[in-house]
Amino acid sequence: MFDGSPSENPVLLAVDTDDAGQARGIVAELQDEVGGFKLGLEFFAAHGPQSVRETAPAGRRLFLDLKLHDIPNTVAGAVTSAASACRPDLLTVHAQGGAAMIRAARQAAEAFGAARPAIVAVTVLTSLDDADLEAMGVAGGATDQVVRLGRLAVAAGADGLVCSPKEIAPLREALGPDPMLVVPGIRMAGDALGDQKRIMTPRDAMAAGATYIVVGRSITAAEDRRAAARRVAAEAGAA
Ligand SMILES: O=C(O)c1cc(=O)[nH]c(=O)n1[C@@H]1O[C@H](COP(=O)(O)O)[C@@H](O)[C@H]1O
Repeated sequence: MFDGSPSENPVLLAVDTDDAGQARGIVAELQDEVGGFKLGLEFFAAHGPQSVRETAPAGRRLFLDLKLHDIPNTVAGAVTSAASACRPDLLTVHAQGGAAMIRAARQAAEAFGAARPAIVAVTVLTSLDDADLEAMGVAGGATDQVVRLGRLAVAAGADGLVCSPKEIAPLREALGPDPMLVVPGIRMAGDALGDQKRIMTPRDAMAAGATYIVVGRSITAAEDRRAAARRVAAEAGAA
C-alpha cells in the first residue's frame, strides 16, 4: 500500500474547481512543483471518477478527498467504488463517523492489496474554532477533540489523519511518529485566511511534524502560480 513516507516534495495541491479544463491546466503547469494533487467534492461532483483518473498525472500522488461520513456498510461500498474507479493514493473519511465506520473503510481498502489507498481520517475541519465546536456541543476545544478523534481513528485502522497545523505537535505526542499527518490550513505569511481558522505557514507546519501539507488558494489564486508553488515548496523543505 501507499506508505505515506515523505518524499522530496510534501506539498499536495488542492485543485478546487468545477472546470475540468482549468484543473488540467493547473496540473500541467504545476506537476513539477508539487508532490501530488488533491481532487475533491467540487470536481468529483461535476465530472465523476473517470475525469479524476484522467486529470491526475502519472508519477504524482492522487489525493481523492470525498470526506466519506455515513454508516459503515455505505462507507465500505463507497471506498470500494472510489478505489476501483479512481485508484487514489489517499482517500478521506470523517473520523466523526466512528470506529466501526473507519474499520469498514480500512477493510474495504484492504481488498486492493498492495495498491490500496491510504485511509485518512479528517478530525476537526480547519474552518472551525473552539467557539464553533462549543456551539455544536463539543466542549474542551479543538486540540482535545482532534487528539480524541485521532486516537480513535488510528486504533480503528486509519493510516493517517487530517488535522490543522495547530494539532500536529499534540498528535505526535499522543500517537508518535508513525501516523501520516496530512495538514491543510496552510497560508504563507500575509495571505488572506478566507474561511480557514486554524492555520500556519508551510515552514512551521513541516517543522511541527506534518507528513504532507495541503495547499490550495495560496498557490491557485496567485497571479504567478508556478512562482507561488515554488515558494511554498521551498518553505516546506522540498528538494
Ligand atoms: O480534507 C481536507 O483536505 C481538508 C480538511 C480540513 O479540515 N480543511 C481543509 O481546508 N481541507 C481541504 O484543504 C484545502 C485547503 O484549501 P485552501 O484553504 O485554499 O488552501 C481545501 O481543498 C479543503 O477541502
